Parts: sequence; structure tokens; C-alpha cells
Amino acid sequence: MSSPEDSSQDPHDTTLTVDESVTLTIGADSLLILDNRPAKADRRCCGLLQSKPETNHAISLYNILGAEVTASNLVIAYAQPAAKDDVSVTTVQYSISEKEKKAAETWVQQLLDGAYGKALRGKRLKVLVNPFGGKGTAASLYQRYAAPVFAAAKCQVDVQTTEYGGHAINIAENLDIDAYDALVCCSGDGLPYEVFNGLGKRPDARKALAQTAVALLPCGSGNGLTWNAFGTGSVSIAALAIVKGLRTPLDLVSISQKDSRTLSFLSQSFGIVAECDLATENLRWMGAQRFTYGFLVRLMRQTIWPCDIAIKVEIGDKEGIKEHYAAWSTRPEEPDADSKRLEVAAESPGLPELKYGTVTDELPQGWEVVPGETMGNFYAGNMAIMSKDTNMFPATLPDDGLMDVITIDGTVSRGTAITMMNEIPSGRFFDMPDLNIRKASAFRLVPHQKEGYISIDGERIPFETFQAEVHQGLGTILTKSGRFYEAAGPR
Ligand SMILES: Nc1ncnc2c1ncn2[C@@H]1O[C@H](COP(=O)(O)OP(=O)(O)OP(=O)(O)O)[C@@H](O)[C@H]1O
Repeated sequence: MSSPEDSSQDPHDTTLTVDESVTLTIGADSLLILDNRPAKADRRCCGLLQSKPETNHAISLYNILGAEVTASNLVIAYAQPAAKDDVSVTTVQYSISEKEKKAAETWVQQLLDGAYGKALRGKRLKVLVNPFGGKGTAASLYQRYAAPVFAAAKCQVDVQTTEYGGHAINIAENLDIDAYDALVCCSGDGLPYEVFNGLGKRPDARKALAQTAVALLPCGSGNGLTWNAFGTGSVSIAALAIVKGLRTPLDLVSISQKDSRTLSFLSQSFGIVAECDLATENLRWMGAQRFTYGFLVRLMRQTIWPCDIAIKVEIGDKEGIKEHYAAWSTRPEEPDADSKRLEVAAESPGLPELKYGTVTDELPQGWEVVPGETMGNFYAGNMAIMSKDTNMFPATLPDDGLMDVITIDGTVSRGTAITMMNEIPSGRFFDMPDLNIRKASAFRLVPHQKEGYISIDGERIPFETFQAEVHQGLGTILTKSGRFYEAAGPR
């Protein structure tokens, strides 16, 4: 423990005493502040003696955004839990003498090491704001809830408003990838979809996708990327998670149709889910409720969406999928995995070849043909949570090179369909007998009808044959823990 008289700090000493009798101790998970200063007798307001403010408290290290020694103060900025789903930036400040400065500087480094762990400090962020995302409030949400968090964490921020549909594709395609650590979208999942595709269009696509992490400040209706990466729908909590975020590889899926090839990061759907997503655009004002409303309306009609489906199945049974999830989630962390991935991407920077060709090629050998005459719901997921409380694919993993493919027959009773929908938040949905689920590396879907909806990450693509193929760990996102949100896994 150091005294105020000490002029230097033992780099392993976790306690610093400042301002005569304030002790600051860095614990395993939190910073403890014990303020033993007497209340100032002259702190009077309107003739009343003010009580000493409550300053003895613990601040979670995760919430510490920044700390610095200025000319005569030690200043610590942190995210303080505010309303139920928010944090706000707060600072504490203690005066320090010239003699105490050196010790304080050493202690600050120790505090920041504990507060940031393996996360990069002072990230350089390119922020894209979609003025029309969700309910059209992305710009004000950013200013009010995210900007102060980034500023307190000393992130370098470059904000750009998207000016037209597809603008984020152009921005990502032409981005100076060495100038930024992450591309942060202030929108729904539509902008990250464009960003992944913009990075994917570059001649150095693989390098750009490995180098540039993508993150989402949740300003849309679904916000799947934020839920999976950070487990929140709050802009301020997501901003804190971006500041503390760890680079995490993410499988991306190539979608080919005729001669086009695009990338998907979240999901591909055909049938009831695609319609709920795409045919309810006029109900944006309802927020996420529009998906549930769309589902119930379509369910009452009990529609089927006939198609041919062939799947390159890797794990075909639920127990096998759970075992795979458990084994993958508990595997030891490979040291230097991120730098090795960056090296590989720099050596062969182009987009990976398609292993299974495109829809114009013969169906590859060994794919399982799934009956689709009475298809009700075809839904493939690359992430677990599609929107708040919609843990649709609990066994997905960020970079196992597999996507989870769900099929539900359109002839199941309405009662069963409603029970299935109600059991999604609890996770019991996964084990219901009418839910077929496979882990796959590729699939092809041929619609029989002339018109309908196919949704890729919530974006509409032409209603015609498409093929999907996973590329293991091709993209990069920021997550809180290097994995998807902990609560999402299968029960
Ligand atoms: N200035 C703009 N004018 C018109 N369209 C825009 C503009 N900027 C972005 N877009 C379009 O907005 C769409 C993306 O919106 P966003 O990212 O908010 O996702 P979303 O999928 O609409 O969100 P959600 O469905 O979750 O509410 C993209 O299609 C994009 O091209």
C-alpha cells in the first residue's frame, strides 16, 4: 500500500491513496473507492449543512472507460448503470500533488490493464448512421447514448450518415481498412449486411473482412447482431460493449443466385418467417412486434410454400448438435489465433472460392434431399438470436463453419405452431418433435411458386433458386466474451 508521501508506485501495488484519505483499490473485478475525507463543514447551500456525498463504492472494472492523470487531478470515467437498460458516463476526480503524480500514473496503467483485458483500447471507429433505420431515430440515439461512451473511452470516431440505400456498401468497399479498427452501424441489421457485402466486394475482401470488425448499435427493429454479440437491445450498453469488445471471427455464408453472389451474416428464410419479415415493412411503427403480428396473421391462413431442398448435412440429430455445441464452446483458446487468421487472410486476400459451385451447377453428390411439398418454414441461421427474445438457433456458434437449418412442415396444427412460437424464448422450442434441425455447410432451395419472399438477413432477394455455402470465420465482429451471448446456448 502506498502513502501520499510516496513518489513512486510499485507496479504491482493495487492500492493508491490520493487526496489525503481516499483509497482506490483495484480488485479482481472491481475498483473499490473508500473515501475517508471528512465532510466539509463549509459545504452549505441555502443555509443548510450538506451531508457528505456517498462516495464509498465499487465500480465494475468492465464499466471503467478511461482514467488519466492531469495537471493536478486523477480522473476516472466510468459507465454508471442508469435507468433499467442504460448506462451513463460519470466521472470521479481527486486532486493529486506533484509528488503523487508518478505513482498515480503507474496505478492508472494497472487500472486500465484490468479494465480492458484483451480488448483494444481507444478503438478507431467508423460510425455509419442510417437516418431511416428502425423508427428513424438512429441519429439522436447515437448522440445521446453512444457518443458520450466513445468519448469517455477516448475512441477516435468518424461519423458518417448514409445518404441512400446501398451507401454503406460503397463506404465499406472503399474504406481505408488500415485507418479503422471497427465499422459501427447505427441502424438495424440491414446496414451490417451492406457493410459485410461492401467489404466482400473488394479485391482484398478476405483481408478486409478479417481486419475490420463490424458492430451494431441497436437502432432497428430486430438488431440480431447486437443481441448475439452483446446480449442487449440498449444503445448505451452496446456502446460500452463495443469499447470493451473482443475481436471474434464469424462464419459468413455465400448466397448465389443465377450469376450473383452475396454474403449473409445472420439468416436465410423462405416461407412464413421471410413473409413476416418482408411483408410487414408497412408496420415499422410497431417495432419488433411487427414480426409476431405478421406470424399470427399468416398462421391463421395456414399457408404452405412448396419447394425442393437439398442440404449438405454435417450433423443431423439434436443430441449430436448439443454435443458439438458443448465441445466447441469449451475448447481451449488457441493463443495468437487472431494474428494467424490475419496472416492467412493477407496471404490470399481474395474472397474464398465456392466449394460447391453455384445454382447453375449439378447438385453435388451426398446432399440430403428434404421433402418440401408442404414446407411451412425454412429457416437457416448463422447466429442464435434474431431479435429480442427470439433465440431461434440456440446451437449456433460464431466460427464452427456450420449453419443451423430448421424446417417445419406447413401442415402442423395452428395450436402446435403457436406453442412452438411461445417456446422460442424458453429454448424448449429446440426439442419439440415437429422442429427438424440440422447443422449444415451448404444447401440449395428451389421455390415451386412464381411469387413469394426470400429473406437474407432481413433483405429481400429475387424469388428464385438460391444456394448457400458457409465460409468458416471469414468475417469479424466484436463480442463481449469472444462468443455469442452466453444465455443463447441450447438447454
Ligand atoms: N439515407 C438513406 N435513404 C434510404 N435508405 C437508406 C438510407 N441509408 C440506408 N438506407 C437503407 O436502409 C436499409 C437498412 O436499414 P437498417 O440497417 O436500419 O436495417 P433494417 O433491416 O431496415 O432494420 P430493421 O428491419 O431491423 O428495422 C438498407 O436497405 C439501406 O440501404
